Amino acid sequence: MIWSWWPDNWHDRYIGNDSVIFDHQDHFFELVDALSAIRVLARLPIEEVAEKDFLRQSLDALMAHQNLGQCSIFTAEEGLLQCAVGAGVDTFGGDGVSHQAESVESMRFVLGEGIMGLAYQTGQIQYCRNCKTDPRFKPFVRRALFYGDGSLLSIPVISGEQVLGVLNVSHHLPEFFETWHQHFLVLFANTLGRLLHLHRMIHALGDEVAVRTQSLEQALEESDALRNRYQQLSIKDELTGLYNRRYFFAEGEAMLARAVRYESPLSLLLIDVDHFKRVNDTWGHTVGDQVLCHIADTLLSEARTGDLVARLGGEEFVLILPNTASEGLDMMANRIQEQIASMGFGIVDQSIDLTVSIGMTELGARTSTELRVQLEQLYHEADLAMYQCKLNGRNRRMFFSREMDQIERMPSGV
Ligand SMILES: Nc1nc2c(ncn2[C@@H]2O[C@H](COP(=O)(O)OP(=O)(O)OP(=O)(O)O)[C@@H](O)[C@H]2O)c(=O)[nH]1
Repeated sequence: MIWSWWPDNWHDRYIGNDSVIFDHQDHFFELVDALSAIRVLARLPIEEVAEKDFLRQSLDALMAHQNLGQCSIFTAEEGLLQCAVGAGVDTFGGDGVSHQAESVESMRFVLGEGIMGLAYQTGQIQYCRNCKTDPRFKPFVRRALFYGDGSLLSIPVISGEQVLGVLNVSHHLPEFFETWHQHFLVLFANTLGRLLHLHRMIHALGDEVAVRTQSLEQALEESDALRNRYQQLSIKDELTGLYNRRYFFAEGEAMLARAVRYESPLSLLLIDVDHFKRVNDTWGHTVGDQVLCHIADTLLSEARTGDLVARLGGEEFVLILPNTASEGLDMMANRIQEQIASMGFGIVDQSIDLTVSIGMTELGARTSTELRVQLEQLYHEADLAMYQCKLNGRNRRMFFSREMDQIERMPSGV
């Protein structure tokens, strides 16, 4: 579509039949200035500034290239024409009184009211040749704008069929404005209307993008939190917060690989609570759960950084201690036993006696077999040792020995 600044009926619409087409020769320099104002207007960085600043800069461009005296732009908001920006209006009228900028900013006109309201309502330029005698002119109550017998041009700021506001240009002399002023100002107001519309579209789009970006970020945060939660759930035991069986075997393999590579010692403890069924049977499952958490906390408090503490299920816990050989392992197991036995578990005014059986084994000189097999082997050995503890009366700790491999396993509850 070919777009033009000028509507088809521009001449009748804006100028009327009583006008005299401007004289190019008389106004050559003013015209050059006028075109400069439009060029500056067209180059304003509309993406970067707020609407008010854009309008202010537009008015500055107009004032800088035209000797117009007083200008303002009113925009339509909630059924009123409201002053968005004004330049020079506070000195207008020559009454010697300097009015505050606030009074300009607070000016409002009902749509259709006065010259400006008419320009807005009809979408056509309005020329008030003498504000004192023109019956259409409505003096502003505080006289900051359009005072005396000056002249006023109100030009609708249009984008397509929509009137966005009104550009007002006034002068203290009556009959001041010539036809070429009107041509130029209509062109300026039309350019302004297009840019204002564009500005609003760009910024509305920017706001929409900001809102969408924010909700997208929020959704991402939520899904991250959810993923973390599921990740935690997949590696942690929900009751005690210790690592679970799956993590134990995965991380245990990595610890084993490091120990094999650096030829450093590594030990494993398997801890089983003695007669835990009785706790449940006597105090109920909720207390049983609390006891399991209490034991988990005790194990964590005894473990060093780098140790792996996990709950394999039921009342069975496991620890992998890197850089620890049999002597250190025994000291650790002893500490755990003493801690659990001495503390017991307090409930109301009673204490539940707790003991544990601990099976122990170490990596020793083994270095070659497949890691998973090796970890399962270590676990198997500790389990056999722990079983021996149970056979031997519980509340004890034992190292794995080759002979244990020969003993046939009895059903639990021995
Ligand atoms: N409260 C609670 N009890 C559990 C949980 N997991 C397993 N148990 C119970 O733990 C008990 C384990 O009993 P057993 O395997 O017979 O072992 P025990 O009573 O500790 O006897 P020994 O190991 O031979 O000393 C069972 O009663 C299970 O129901 C749990 O998450 N919470």
